[in-house]
Amino acid sequence: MTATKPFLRALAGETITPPPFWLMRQAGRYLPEYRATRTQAGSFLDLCYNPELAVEVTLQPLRRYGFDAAILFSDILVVPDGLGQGVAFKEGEGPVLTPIRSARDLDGLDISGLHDRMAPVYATVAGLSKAIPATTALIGFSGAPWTVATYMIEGGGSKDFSQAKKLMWAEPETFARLMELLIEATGQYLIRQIDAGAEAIQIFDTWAGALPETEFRRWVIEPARRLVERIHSERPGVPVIGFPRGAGILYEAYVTETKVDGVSLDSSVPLDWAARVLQPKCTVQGNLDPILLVAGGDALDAGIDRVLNTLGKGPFIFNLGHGIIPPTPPENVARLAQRVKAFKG
Ligand SMILES: Cc1c2[nH]c(c1CCC(=O)O)Cc1[nH]c(c(CCC(=O)O)c1C)Cc1[nH]c(c(CCC(=O)O)c1C)Cc1[nH]c(c(C)c1CCC(=O)O)C2
Repeated sequence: MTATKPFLRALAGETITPPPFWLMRQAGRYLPEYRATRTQAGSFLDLCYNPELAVEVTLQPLRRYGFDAAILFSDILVVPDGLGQGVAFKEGEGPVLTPIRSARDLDGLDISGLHDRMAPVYATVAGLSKAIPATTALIGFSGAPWTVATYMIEGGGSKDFSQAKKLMWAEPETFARLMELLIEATGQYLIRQIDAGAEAIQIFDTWAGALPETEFRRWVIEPARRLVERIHSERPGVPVIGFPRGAGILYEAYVTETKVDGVSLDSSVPLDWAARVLQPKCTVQGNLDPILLVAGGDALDAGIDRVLNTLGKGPFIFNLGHGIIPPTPPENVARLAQRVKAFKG
């Protein structure tokens, strides 16, 4: 079937003016209605596993800003939770996990309970596919194996990924076993999201830029290539967007070798280079600095225009270079929405 939703048409390679747009972390704490629903849900994970409330928070930013895509409300760390690693989100601290540091720790993880634990996530996708407007596309997502592995090994966020890298280099067999488990679990999880109604997939490799080239090729590009290949062969027609944040010039190899349909650019990627080198190979998405949405005013307008004018001449989806942060004034997001929709090419 030929895509009719602007977001899906852009991912199929069409140039659309004005471009479709959505924003990473479009649902979240910058919205008062999100904070209210979040309080009602209890913990953040309770919200992720409550289909009715997860559908509601997914829809909240669509009502305000008319985005062309809805992204499933969940988190990349539900996968380790579903594999049996304890995951908690502590207020003001972020995620806390029982670290995986050895082959024995890894023995405690198990894929067999994954889909039962993820059932509410699939129910959220199914609910959303009925609830979103007819021209809005539904994005399912996961973390990429490397990024999810960093949280699993470190036991939470990290500045230098020293534990994850130490395991990768000092215990390569254990690390490879963890990555294989994540590649398989992530593949199954994404296929289930598609079967529940997700029309496109985004794979978030937030910490891709922390790896040297050799390891980037092996643990960022290769797992993404396998996931894209699996989705394309098992569920043909469902496009995949990759987000190898911080990849620098390796963005080019990532695009060529993984065969992603779209690539999400972080804010450091030079726009002219992206237009010349990446855009002929696949649809590009991005890359406004999310802090411009906090700053607002003329700087915000100029930043939006630069992205539109440079990438808007080819297959393009407007987005940020990373997620919206909590101090963002909602009126600045409205200003962005208005400006993107007014773009005439
Ligand atoms: C690394 C990562 C995570 N989660 C995610 C990533 C990859 C993208 C990125 O780099 O931002 C992805 C993610 N997390 C969330 C979404 C929902 C969909 C959307 O984009 O609107 C998505 C796609 C909700 C969330 N995920 C989280 C929140 C805030 C939780 C709350 O309500 O208290 C939301 C709305 C929590 C989270 N989740 C994660 C961390 C480190 C934190 C704590 C930091 C923080 O609080 O912002 C892990």
